[in-house]
Amino acid sequence: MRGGLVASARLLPRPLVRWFLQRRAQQDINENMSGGKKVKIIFVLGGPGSGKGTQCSNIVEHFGFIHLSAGELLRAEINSGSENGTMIDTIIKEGKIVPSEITIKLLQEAIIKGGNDKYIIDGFPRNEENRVVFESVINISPEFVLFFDCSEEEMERRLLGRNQGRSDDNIETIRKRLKVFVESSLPVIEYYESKGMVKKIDATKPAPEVFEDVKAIFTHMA
Ligand SMILES: Nc1ncnc2c1ncn2[C@@H]1O[C@H](COP(=O)(O)OP(=O)(O)O)[C@@H](O)[C@H]1O
Ligand SMILES: O=c1ccn([C@@H]2O[C@H](COP(=O)(O)OP(=O)(O)O)[C@@H](O)[C@H]2O)c(=O)[nH]1
Ligand SMILES: [Mg+2]
Repeated sequence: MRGGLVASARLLPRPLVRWFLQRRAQQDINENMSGGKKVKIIFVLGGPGSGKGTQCSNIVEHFGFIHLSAGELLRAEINSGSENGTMIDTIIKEGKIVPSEITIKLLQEAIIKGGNDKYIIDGFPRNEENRVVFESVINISPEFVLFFDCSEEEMERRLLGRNQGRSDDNIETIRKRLKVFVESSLPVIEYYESKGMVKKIDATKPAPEVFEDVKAIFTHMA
C-alpha cells in the first residue's frame, strides 16, 4: 500500500506531496514519542568503510540509542521483494544514491516502529537533496553530526576485506562510492560544519581507540 502511495505521489505536484508527507510524518512521530519525550536524532556520517556501522553497534550497546542504517534499510527493502527493489539494487551496485523519498519513507517507518526517543541514523543524509527533504518531511534537526574522518586508502582496504557478501564491496563499485562520497556527501558535512554541528573523529585508528573518542562525546551529551 505504501509502495502504491509512492507511485501515485509521482503524479502530484512535489510541494503538495511534501506537505502531505510532512503532516503525516509529524502526526506519526508525535504519536510515537517515548514517554512524551521529544525524539532526538544524531546523524553518523563518513565515507564507505570509515567504520560507521561498527561504532554504531558500540553506541547502541553503551548508550541506549536505536541504530538505523539507511543502507541496511535499503538492502532489507530489496530482500523484501518490494516493487522498488530492483531499482534500489541497481542504484546500490552503481554506487549511486537512492531517491530521497524512498530512503526517507523507510527511515520514517523505522522511527515510528522503534518507539524510542533516541536514534542514531547511519549513512544518511548522503547528499544535499537527502538533507533538505528530510528536514522538510521529518522536521527534526539532528542534535549533532558525528563525522568519521578516514583516508581513502584505508577505507578501500577495509571494504575489500569486509566479507559480508555485499554486491557493492568490489573494487569497481568502491571507487564509484568514494567519488560519490567526495562529490555529494562531503558537502552535507560541510553544511553542518558551517553551523557548528559537526563532531569530527579520527577514524583511521583501530576500532577500540575510535570508540574511546566516540564515548567521550556521548558521555558529555548524557
Ligand atoms: N577502526 C577500524 N580499523 C580497522 N578496521 C575497521 C575499523 N572499523 C571498522 N573496521 C572494519 O572495516 C569494515 C568496514 O566497517 P563498517 O563499520 O562496516 O564501515 P561503514 O559502515 O562506514 O562502511 C568492516 O569489516 C569492519 O570490521
Ligand atoms: O541514504 C542512503 C544510504 C545508502 N544508500 C545506498 O546504499 C549503499 C550502501 O550504503 P551503506 O551506508 O550501507 O554503506 P557503507 O557506507 O556503510 O559502506 C550506498 O552506497 C548507496 O548506494 C543510499 O542511496 N542512500
Ligand atoms: Mg555501514
